[in-house]
Amino acid sequence: MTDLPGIVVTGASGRMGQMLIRMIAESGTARLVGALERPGHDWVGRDIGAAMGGAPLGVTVEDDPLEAFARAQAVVDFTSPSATVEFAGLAAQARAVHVIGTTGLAKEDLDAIKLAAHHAVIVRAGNMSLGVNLLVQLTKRVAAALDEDFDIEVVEAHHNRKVDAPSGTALMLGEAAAEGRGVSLDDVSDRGRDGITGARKPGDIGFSAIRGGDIVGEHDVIFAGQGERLILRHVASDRSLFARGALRAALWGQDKTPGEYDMLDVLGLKD
Ligand SMILES: NC(=O)C1=CN([C@@H]2O[C@H](COP(=O)(O)OP(=O)(O)OC[C@H]3O[C@@H](n4cnc5c(N)ncnc54)[C@H](O)[C@@H]3O)[C@@H](O)[C@H]2O)C=CC1
Ligand SMILES: O=C(O)C1=N[C@H](C(=O)O)C[C@H](O)C1
Repeated sequence: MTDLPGIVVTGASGRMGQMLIRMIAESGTARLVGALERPGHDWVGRDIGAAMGGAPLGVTVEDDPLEAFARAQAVVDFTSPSATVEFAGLAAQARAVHVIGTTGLAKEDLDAIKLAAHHAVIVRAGNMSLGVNLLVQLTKRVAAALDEDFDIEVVEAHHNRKVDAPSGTALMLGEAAAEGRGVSLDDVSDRGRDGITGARKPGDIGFSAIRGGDIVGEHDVIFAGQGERLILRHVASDRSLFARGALRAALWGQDKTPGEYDMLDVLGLKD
């Protein structure tokens, strides 16, 4: 049992954090060796299982990442961009695999993560599910097959607590569509239409975001042509699929050389 990789979950009280803790505790493939929350959080100092309203798990919620990561073979991280950038440096120092699910990362954040990946394995994906990662590959292929007569729009819907838009998944899908067309997403991305926007530019990739209720995550990639529309869709109805992917990534990363990877690597779906 003690040979199993030890995992620290950051953002332990969050929607994804709690899902991950339950999954790891029941997995039989990994050990929960730490539960991290931000300093000042009222769960710090409590047993994580009891804090979640269940049986004690023998792991106390802590707020010092350096101490926690020192006993980890992997850090699974669904928090916020600023926390994730800090954790990338510290996990690399501890030579722990860092699985990053956090979205809303700015270019500077991505640069900092890339630097950390010189020293340790980092697996980062805006969506850890098998279905979405397959959809990424399908989107790339369809975008390569259809020319600019087909307008590409990415539409996403999430719960009312989500703080970033477009979602990490929508951006993955937009990147895949741009790659399929052989262009840079930065050059063709069209976000946040409002007012007299002018007609749509051929070749643009549009993004729209819906926020409401308890929607787990829904993504459509629409290819709209003259007289026909092709729609690729993924619907997540349960957060456990993201947690399952993250746990798989943490185990997959154990014998890899330092570098930045994504879920296509983990799932063996790279072209
Ligand atoms: N890649 C994927 O498959 C998925 C990614 N996400 C992303 O994961 C992130 C978290 O999502 P949720 O769990 O829904 O959010 P949440 O708001 O429920 O949880 C985030 C947690 O992180 C904690 N946190 C913030 N700063 C911290 C710090 N410095 N140290 C320790 N803990 C800290 C917060 O206190 C909170 O408990 C978001 O960016 C979301 O978009 C969510 C689901 C799937
Ligand atoms: O915040 C969420 O909930 C989710 N975030 C990820 C994203 O931004 O795409 C993945 C999933 O859709 C749920």
